[in-house]
Amino acid sequence: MKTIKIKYFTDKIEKLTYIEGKSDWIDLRAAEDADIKAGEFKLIPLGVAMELPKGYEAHIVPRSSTFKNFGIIQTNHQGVVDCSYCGDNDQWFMPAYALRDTHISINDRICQFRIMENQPRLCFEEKESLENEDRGGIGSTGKQ
Ligand SMILES: O=c1ccn([C@H]2C[C@H](O)[C@@H](COP(=O)(O)OP(=O)(O)OP(=O)(O)O)O2)c(=O)[nH]1
Repeated sequence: MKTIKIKYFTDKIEKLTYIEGKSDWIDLRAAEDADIKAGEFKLIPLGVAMELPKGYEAHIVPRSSTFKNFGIIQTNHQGVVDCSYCGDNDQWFMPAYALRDTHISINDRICQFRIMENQPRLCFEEKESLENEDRGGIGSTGKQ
């Protein structure tokens, strides 16, 4: 079990909870009401800042129902929250683009997150040839 220090920016959203036995992703809630017109972009505050465990980052993605319910897509497709994003004002946001006029109410569950261990440190070794067979290009699997 890992403990995460969390700061809430409003008492109008429910506290984050881990729903036992369903999924290990944790839903995040809009921290303010938002009216977004079709074609508009908005950073929607999620009302929380956290100190992630050392060596971990968080990944934020939309819920499967987010587009159906609110007509928004997450413009970065997957948000990455770095461990260093842990100051008192480092509030989490969802960057959202509306495909229709929409209303999001404070406390609506609009996205979800999980934490992941950081990858090992990488270095790059430049080569003229990788000395492997080509795989055949994107979309070539199963084709003659
Ligand atoms: O969906 C997201 C993505 C990022 N963040 C926060 C946490 C993250 O640590 C910080 C910076 O994100 P990122 O590194 O992806 O953005 P950048 O455009 O490279 O900005 P920076 O120069 O701050 O690194 O913004 C969010 O709240 N939501």
